[in-house]
Amino acid sequence: MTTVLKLGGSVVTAKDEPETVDADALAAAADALADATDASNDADVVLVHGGGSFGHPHAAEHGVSPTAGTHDAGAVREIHGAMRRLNERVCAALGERGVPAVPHHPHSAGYVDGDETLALPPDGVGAKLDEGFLPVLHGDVVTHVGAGATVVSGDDLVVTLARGLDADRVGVCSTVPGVLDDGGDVIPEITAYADVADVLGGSDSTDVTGGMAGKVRALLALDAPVSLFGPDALAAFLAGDEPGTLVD
Ligand SMILES: Nc1ncnc2c1ncn2[C@@H]1O[C@H](COP(=O)(O)OP(=O)(O)OP(=O)(O)O)[C@@H](O)[C@H]1O
Ligand SMILES: C=C(C)CCOP(=O)(O)O
Repeated sequence: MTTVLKLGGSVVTAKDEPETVDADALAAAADALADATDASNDADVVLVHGGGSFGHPHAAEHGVSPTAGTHDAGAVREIHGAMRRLNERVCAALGERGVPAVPHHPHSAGYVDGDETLALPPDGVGAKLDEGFLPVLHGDVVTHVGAGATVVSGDDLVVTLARGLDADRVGVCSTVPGVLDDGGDVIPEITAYADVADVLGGSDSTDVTGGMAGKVRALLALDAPVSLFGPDALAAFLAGDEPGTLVD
C-alpha cells in the first residue's frame, strides 16, 4: 500500500512570518505520521511538503513562478536553499519521532521538459521506500527547458509521484477542512474545475503557485481520487478515511 501525502506549507509554517516554522503544527503532523507508520508496517508513505513562508516569499521576490522562469543562478540558490531549510526541519521533526525520513530534493532529481512536463523519475523515490526510508520531497525551483528555472508546486509533485509510483492513496493536507463553497461548507466532491471555479480563490498569503485554485487544477489532472482535508483530519486520512473534499 503506497500513500502519497502532501503537507501544505501553510500548515507547517507561519505563512506570514518569513522562514518561520509553525512548531506546534509540525509536531502534530509528525506525531500523526509517526503513529500511522508505526501501526502498519506494510504502509509506504511518500511525503511532500509545500513552501509556506520559506519558498514563496523568495520566489515572489525574484518573480519566479510555475510560468515565469529565471536564469539568475543566485535566485535559484536562494529559493532552493530556503526549501532545503524547511525540508531539514520537517525531516528532523519526523526523525525525532523515529520515522525514517530522508530528503529527496526535486531541484536535483528532476526538471521540466520542453513539453512543460515535470520529469521526476519515480525510481529513486521507490528505491528509498524499498530500503525502508520515508522520502520527503518539497515544492521547489527546478530547471525548465527553455525558461531557465521555474517553481514546481508540491501539488504537481503529488500528481507526478502518484502516477509514477502507482499510489493507492493520495492526500493533500492544507489549513482548510476541504474546498469550501460560498457558504463556507466543505464541498464533498469535485469532478470538474468549471463546477467550482467561482468559489476557488488564491491564498491568504504570498503564494506563487495559485492557492486553492492552483491546487484543484493540479489535482484534477490525476486520474486517481485525491482527498483534500485539514490538519485535524490527518490522522483519520492516514487510518484509511476519506475526509474533506474528494477531488476526482
Ligand atoms: N474555496 C476555497 N476553499 C478553501 N480554501 C480556499 C478557497 N479559496 C481560496 N482558498 C485559500 O486557499 C488556501 C490553501 O491554499 P494554499 O496554497 O495556501 O495551501 P497550502 O498548499 O497548504 O500551502 P503552500 O502553497 O504553502 O504549500 C486556504 O488557506 C484559503 O485561504
Ligand atoms: C515556492 C516554492 C519554491 C514551492 C511551492 O510549493 P507549494 O507550496 O506546494 O505550492
